[in-house]
Amino acid sequence: MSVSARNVVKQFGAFTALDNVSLDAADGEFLALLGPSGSGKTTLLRVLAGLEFPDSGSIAIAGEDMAGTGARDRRVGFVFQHYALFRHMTVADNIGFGLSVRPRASRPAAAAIAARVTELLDLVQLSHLGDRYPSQLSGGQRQRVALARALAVEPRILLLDEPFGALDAKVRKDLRRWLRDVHDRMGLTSVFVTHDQEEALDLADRVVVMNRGAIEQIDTPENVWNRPATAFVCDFLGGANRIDCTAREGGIDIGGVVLPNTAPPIADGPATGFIRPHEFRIGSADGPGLAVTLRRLQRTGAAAALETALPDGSIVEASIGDLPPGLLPGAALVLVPTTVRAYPADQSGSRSG
Ligand SMILES: Nc1ncnc2c1ncn2[C@@H]1O[C@H](COP(=O)(O)OP(=O)(O)OP(=O)(O)O)[C@@H](O)[C@H]1O
Repeated sequence: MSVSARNVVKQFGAFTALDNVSLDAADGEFLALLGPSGSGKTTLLRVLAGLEFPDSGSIAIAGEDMAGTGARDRRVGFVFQHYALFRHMTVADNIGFGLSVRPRASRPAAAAIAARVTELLDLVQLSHLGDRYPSQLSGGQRQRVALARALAVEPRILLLDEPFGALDAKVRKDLRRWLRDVHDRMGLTSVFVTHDQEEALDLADRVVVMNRGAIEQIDTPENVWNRPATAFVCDFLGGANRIDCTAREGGIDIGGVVLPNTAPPIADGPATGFIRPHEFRIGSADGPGLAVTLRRLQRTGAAAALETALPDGSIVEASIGDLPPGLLPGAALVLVPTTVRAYPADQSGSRSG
């Protein structure tokens, strides 16, 4: 089922949490809402679910306007960061809960509920744990139960709010692959909130980058990464260094190195360049580039991680594959950028969150 938001505005008192937000998730699509804390991701998810109503604008599911339809009747499954499982119920009873509390007319027979629970336990790979209580499960297992419970009522849309936020990195990674697999196999339409860019880029068909209640870009993971539409997106993704530079005759001059701009073209003048750590090489001592002082060096990964400082003290992080041996903190280096995305200096905002 498709889901869409059209010009949605949501205010809490004088504060605008959603500022004219529009998006479409196509039937079967997996969207990730990505943005810093407070950017409006959860509010948008709650508006889609019918847990909040917009002040203006509209929500449609499968093309049908949802203005008069509350959360119960939207047939959306919701999974939160903190698994809201019932502690006094077994895993199986938790999963069957949504079906067993349906009005008598639409409630399946006990045997049908049990069969559905068995099917879902199997789907979330917890068949052997149906009789346990939530306190006897690991965090990852609990989130799988929460997902099974959300799926029990056969939702048309699955909404997930940082469902793996409280889990450690390895479990998180396994679970997100597994979630994507469940999404594909069941033909769901899913909207997933995260502030973790790696998670969003890894999981989603398209990523919705949010900032201060508005959408900065909706695009494929490849495009938000390689073709960020705004300075904010560029800054938020990829841990880029922000470096003052100058736009001149179609090129970008950074410390005497002139490169083509890989962001949309800008007018000549002062600019802010974004350069990711791996987009540097080491230049010759008296050649063009950024003259920096090495502050810290870590050689444990595939590439060496360098923390360096410009003469004004601002930090530049670089990741260099073939770093010469024998470098020590305090050494003078020249970093030569190999790629730059530059935006007009006055539009480059600051990193929030
Ligand atoms: N019920 C509410 N009353 C007042 N302000 C609210 C309410 N709910 C959210 N807000 C405010 O709206 C803004 C957006 O909140 P929201 O939870 O949507 O952000 P988020 O992007 O999901 O952040 P996080 O990643 O921290 O969960 C925040 O500034 C928050 O304080």
